[in-house]
Amino acid sequence: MTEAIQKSLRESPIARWTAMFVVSMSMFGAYYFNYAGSSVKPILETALGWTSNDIGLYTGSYGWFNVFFLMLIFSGIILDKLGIRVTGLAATAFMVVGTALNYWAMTSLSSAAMITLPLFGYIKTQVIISCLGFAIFGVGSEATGITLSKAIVKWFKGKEMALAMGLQMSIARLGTALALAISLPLAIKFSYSTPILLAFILMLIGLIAFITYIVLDKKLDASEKNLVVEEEEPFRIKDIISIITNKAFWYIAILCVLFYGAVFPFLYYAPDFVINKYHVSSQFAGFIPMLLPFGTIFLTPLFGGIYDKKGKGATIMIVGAILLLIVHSFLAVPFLNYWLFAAVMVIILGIAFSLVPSAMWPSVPKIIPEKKLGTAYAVIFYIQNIGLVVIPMLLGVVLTASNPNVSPNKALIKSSIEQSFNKVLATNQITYKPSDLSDAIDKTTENVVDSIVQTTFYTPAPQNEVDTAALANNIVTNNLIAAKQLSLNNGSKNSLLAMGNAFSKATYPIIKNEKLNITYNYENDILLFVLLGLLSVVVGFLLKLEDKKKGYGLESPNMK
Ligand SMILES: C[C@H](NC(=O)[C@@H](N)CCCCN)C(=O)O
Repeated sequence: MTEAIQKSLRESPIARWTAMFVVSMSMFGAYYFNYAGSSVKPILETALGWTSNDIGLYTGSYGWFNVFFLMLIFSGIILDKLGIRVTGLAATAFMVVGTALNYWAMTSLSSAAMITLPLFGYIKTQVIISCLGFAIFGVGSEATGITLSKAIVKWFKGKEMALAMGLQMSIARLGTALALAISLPLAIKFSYSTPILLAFILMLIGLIAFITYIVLDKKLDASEKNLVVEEEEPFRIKDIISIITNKAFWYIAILCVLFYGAVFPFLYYAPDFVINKYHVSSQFAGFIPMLLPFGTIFLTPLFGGIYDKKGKGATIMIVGAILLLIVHSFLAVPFLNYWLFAAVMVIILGIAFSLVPSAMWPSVPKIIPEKKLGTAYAVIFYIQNIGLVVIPMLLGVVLTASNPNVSPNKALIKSSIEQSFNKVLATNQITYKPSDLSDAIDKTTENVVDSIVQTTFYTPAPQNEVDTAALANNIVTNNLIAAKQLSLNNGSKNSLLAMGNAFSKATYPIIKNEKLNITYNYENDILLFVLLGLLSVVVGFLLKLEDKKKGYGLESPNMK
């Protein structure tokens, strides 16, 4: 037998780095699509008449199947049972199908068609089908994420594992950066659907890249056929028990949800936060949070490389958590309100957001055996996904409760919408059921109020009653035009609601021009982030203690 046949393909740096690069391509597209939709929010509002509620529902639909139907957990079990190739192929195919469905819904379905569904009530067909597409994409995206982690462990164990995971995260975050940088310009220059079409093309590239990876993976297995490798028992369902009874595993899962919960939702609120607290103009508000993903592209592999060579995985996570705590604590100080300070804090947050992931994900294989890794990563992602649903909701509740005086004047808006409806119905001599009319007015009021709240994130100015009254007047005038354009000819509930939709759609440009100010005080939300940071530090120390007790080797280098 020749030397070449006896050597595992893992021993060839070219082979393993090629495998890492190829397999990461699918995550590039996934992270692009993850952020492309929310970046084109203003275009979806004006082109399709989606309300902020519609967009919120759409963004959140990413986790529907993963969280509520436990698809993420099933993906992890399938990964451990059927292996990287089958799971990765299915996962990348799910991303293609989900993105295609999303694109089709946005381009081929009428934005006026409505449907009544249990749980959702009366909703645009286009929105619900887009959500379905995005939820299918979400299943594929999270399953691809765990498959990639397991693939990297397979190729890089005992070698540059953290560097490889760091580079894989960098490639993924380049996708985020691409979405932040080009989605909106693309949508403005071509069409609202162009960024989604690009996402579809990237998904196809990801699928082809994964098929290429399968060839490499088969070659790796063939190269190890004649080697004496430690045979592991196959994965059994009861292995889940040994994962969830492992204390160190729970510390990592809890650190993950606390830490990511203090970063991703913060990024969502950051543009409005810097406008309100640091008096940054709305034009530039997006630039400060954008510093974060860009910084992580370079730093995550750098810290991963340090972990590989020097070890100190638990310490790296603790340092990252301490930086997170420091950043949020300084952001909470009321008198530190100069924009440059906010920019520096976001850069430091970027360092924290490179430190923790660079050590967290490569630490899991030190605690959990390889055959159970798919399930282990899936449970961690699952808990993280729940946190990413719950924490923003909590932040919204805290924000509303802390700012009781800044809500738009709902009563005034409702009465102007009532006037609009009545004028249109009387002018066109339309008969209707009073309860249908009142439902349609309530729903429209909700949509308009919500779009005011969301839109003012980007258009601050002094807020007062006069502004709201001016807005209300504009709503009446413009909505009459919008309603007439609909050529209403009956008073069915659906047509009343459709008229309401036209009303809320017509309000976006008005709200944008009115420059209403709803100045939010974010202090309590930032305190919530401080709490998450503090708990992250505590959990980091508990993990380090547990590692010392059980000897997992989190503080030892990964490279033998
Ligand atoms: C590696 C890690 N990935 C995750 O946390 C995934 N659950 C995907 C999250 C996607 C967020 N929009 C990471 O990105 O650090």
